[in-house]
Amino acid sequence: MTTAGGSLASSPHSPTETSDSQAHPHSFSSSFASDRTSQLPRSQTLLPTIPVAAETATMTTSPRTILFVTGNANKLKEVRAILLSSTQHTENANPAATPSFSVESQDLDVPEVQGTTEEVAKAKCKAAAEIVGGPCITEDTALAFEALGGLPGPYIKYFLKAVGLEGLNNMLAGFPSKRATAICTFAYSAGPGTEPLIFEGRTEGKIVQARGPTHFGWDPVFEPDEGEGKTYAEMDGVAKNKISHRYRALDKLRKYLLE
Ligand SMILES: O=c1nc[nH]c2c1ncn2[C@H]1C[C@H](O)[C@@H](COP(=O)(O)OP(=O)(O)OP(=O)(O)O)O1
Ligand SMILES: [Mg+2]
Repeated sequence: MTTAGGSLASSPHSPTETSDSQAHPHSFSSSFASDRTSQLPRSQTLLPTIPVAAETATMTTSPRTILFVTGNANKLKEVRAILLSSTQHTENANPAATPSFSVESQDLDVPEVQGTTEEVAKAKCKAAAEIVGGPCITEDTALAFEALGGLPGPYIKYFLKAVGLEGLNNMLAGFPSKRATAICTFAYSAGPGTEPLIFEGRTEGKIVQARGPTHFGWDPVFEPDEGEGKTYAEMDGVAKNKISHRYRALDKLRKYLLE
């Protein structure tokens, strides 16, 4: 399965994608591009480099740069917030001694194959590493309905586009179970030709009628068990990032990169 181009400049008929791009105005400057990204075709949309915990960088070794290949501005925003808060709340009491990251991102139209969430994530990361010619991370988000044996799973983006938030509810109308699992899979490739490593995070919940702002994907219809009755969309960003599938996956990736 192939994405229909960069999500940040996607069709106005897609509320999900349109609101994603609203979260990230089209004001990206090529000055944000690294040496590596500036060598890539000009048609590729560049997202700004986001320094994480830059204030600690001067006291330690220079920050490690992670290239995050994604077309989704909301993912990038959450990754930045989670990494920043993990740095602030690290078990290490001395912030100056805390290793820091800088996250750089690039929107590439990477082929997304069919398969399990893990197969899809690995293939996407492999392809991205070939294109960028170096290390990178990618992220895949799946929403697995218990009643449907795990579907839509990694195909949630296409289901959401096709049937909308109400349609996701209607798909479960004939089933007693509304249970769903949000799954985030980060894949890290050390470079072209290397097998990507997988870091997965899961959050359990159920599918409900849409409640809350419609900024980000299926947030309004997913009520996590740990959300005190709120949907992801009704929770503030800090609360979501404490229990989210993305937080859990990124926590594993962060620990691996700091090893
Ligand atoms: O926390 C989330 N809360 C609500 N919705 C979410 C979340 N995270 C991803 N989503 C949506 C975006 C897309 O409709 C689908 C995942 O598809 P997925 O291919 O992983 O994302 P994408 O194509 O937008 O970005 P990328 O360029 O990183 O592949 O679920
Ligand atoms: Mg995608």
